[in-house]
Amino acid sequence: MATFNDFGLDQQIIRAISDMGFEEATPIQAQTIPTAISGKDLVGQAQTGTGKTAAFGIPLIEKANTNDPDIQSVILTPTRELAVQIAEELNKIGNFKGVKALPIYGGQDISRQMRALKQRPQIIVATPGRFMDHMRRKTIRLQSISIVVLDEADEMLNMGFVEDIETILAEVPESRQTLLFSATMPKRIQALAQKFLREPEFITVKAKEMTVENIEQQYMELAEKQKFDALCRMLDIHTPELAIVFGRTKRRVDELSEALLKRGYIAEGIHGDLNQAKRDSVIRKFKESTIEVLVATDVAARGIDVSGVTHVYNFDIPQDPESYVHRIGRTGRAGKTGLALMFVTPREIDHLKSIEKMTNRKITRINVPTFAEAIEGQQRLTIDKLLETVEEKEYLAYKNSAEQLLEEIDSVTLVAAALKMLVKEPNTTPVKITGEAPLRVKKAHFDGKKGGGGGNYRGGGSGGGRDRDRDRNRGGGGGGGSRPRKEGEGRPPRNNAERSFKKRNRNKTSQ
Ligand SMILES: Nc1ncnc2c1ncn2[C@@H]1O[C@H](COP(=O)(O)OP(=O)(O)OP(=O)(O)O)[C@@H](O)[C@H]1O
Ligand SMILES: [Mg+2]
Repeated sequence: MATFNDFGLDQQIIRAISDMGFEEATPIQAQTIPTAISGKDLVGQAQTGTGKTAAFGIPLIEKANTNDPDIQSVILTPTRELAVQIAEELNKIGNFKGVKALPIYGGQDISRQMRALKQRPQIIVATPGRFMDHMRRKTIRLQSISIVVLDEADEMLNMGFVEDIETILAEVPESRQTLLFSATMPKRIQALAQKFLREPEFITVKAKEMTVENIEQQYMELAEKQKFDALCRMLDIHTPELAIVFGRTKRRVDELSEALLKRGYIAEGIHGDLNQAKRDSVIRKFKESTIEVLVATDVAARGIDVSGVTHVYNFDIPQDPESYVHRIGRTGRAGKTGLALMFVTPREIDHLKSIEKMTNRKITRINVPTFAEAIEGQQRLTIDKLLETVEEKEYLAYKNSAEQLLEEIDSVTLVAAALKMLVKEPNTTPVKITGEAPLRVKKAHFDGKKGGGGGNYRGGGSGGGRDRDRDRNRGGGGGGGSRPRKEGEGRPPRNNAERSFKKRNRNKTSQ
C-alpha cells in the first residue's frame, strides 16, 4: 500500500491529509496521483466511496500556484450538493498550502458568487449551467485554466449537460489537462473521453465486482402495495444509524418522507424541485444526524458522502444497473460496512437479474418480515438501551420506586411490563402512497444494448416524473430549435402501457 509520502507531495499537503485521518492512499489514489501530477490526461474508474475526490483533488492542489491570482483548475460536477462537498474536501487538503476551492452553482445568488470570486480561489467546483453563466458574463476567465476535471461525467450526460461541457471545453486553452472520473463507465463515457481527452490513460481499479464487498446486498420480492409497511418493518428491525431510501420520482420522495414522518421516523426528502436553501438544510441535518432517514431521488444523492450511512433502501428498483451501483454506494464508504436492500415487484425480476449480471454479484433474497419479527427488532434495541443505562448508572434517582415496586410484584413480571412500555411496536398509521407501475424498460435497453429508437436506455416507466436536477438558472435561451430534446422534456410516451400509466398517475395526483 502506498503512503502519501511516496508521491513527493508538498509537506503542507501531507500534513493536511494526515489531519484528515488518511493513512494510506486508496488504490485509485495510488494509481492516479502520479499520473495526474505528470500532466497526462486520464480516465479514472473505481468503486463508490473509494476516494476519487482526493484522487483528483490532491494533484490539483499539488499543482496549484498560490502566487498566481488566476483560476487554475475547474471541476465540473452534476449537482450543487456535490460541488459543495468537493469544495469542502479540497479546502481541507489545501488548507496549509493556502489553496482555495470555491463552489459555484445554480440557485445561489450570482452577485455573492462574484464577490467570492474576488477572493481569488485557485480552483472552481461548478455545475455546468452556472459555470456557463459566469463564462458569458466574463466573471470567470478561462484563459488561465490548465486542468479540467469531469466528476460523475455519466450523470452530467444523463442530465443533458453535454453541450454545456462541450462549450466550456472549447473555451479552455487546448493545452489543458483533462481528468474524468466515475464509479461506472458506460460506453458513452468512453466515447466522451475519446472526444475530449488527449491520449488518456485509462486507470481502472480492477475489482471482481462493481460494488465494494463491504456492502451486504439483499432484495425482497413483494407487491407494490406491501412496500411501505415492509420498509417500516425493516427500519424497525435494522434500526439504522442513518439510512437513505431511494424513490423513483419526486412525488414518490415527497409521499414517502411524509408517510415516514407520520409513522414516527425522523425523515426528510430531497430532490431537484426543492429550492437550494431547503436542499442545503436537508443535507446538513442529515450529516448532523438530526434526520435519520433521507428519502432521495437518484440525482439528489449522486456522489454524496455522508459517513454513518449504514443502510440504503431501494424502495423502487433503479432505472438501470449503473444507478444501482451509485445508489448503494452511499453506504459502505471508506472501508465501513453497510447494508443495501432493494424492493422488487414480481414483474421486475428481470431487472434484478440485469443488475446482478452487470455488477457480477448475487443479491441475496430475503423474506418480507412478519409483524413479530419487527417487534423483535425493536425489543432488541430497547434491551440494548436498557443495558446501556445500567452501565451508565443513570438510574439512581429511580432506585427507591423500584424497590417499592419489587415488594409487590416479582422482578420478571415487572421488567417485562417495563419493556412492553418501552418497545416501539410497529406503527400502522394509515398513509397515502400513490402506486407506481413496475419499471418497464425493454430488456435490451436495460442491458445497455441500444435498441431501435431513442438510443437511450434510461427513462422508461417513470410516469413522466423523471427527476432531473438540472441547474435551473442556465444561461442563454435553452429553447433553441436545434437543441436536442433533453430527457424527460416532453418525450412522447413510448408505448401503450406507459401512456395509460401516465393517465392513471395524473388522475391520482389530481385527487
Ligand atoms: N486515503 C484515504 N483514507 C481514508 N479515507 C479516505 C481516503 N481517501 C478518501 N477518504 C474518505 O473516503 C470517503 C469517500 O470518498 P469520496 O467521496 O472521494 O469517494 P468516491 O470514490 O468519489 O465515491 P462516489 O463514487 O460515490 O462518488 C470520504 O469521506 C473521504 O474523505
Ligand atoms: Mg465521488
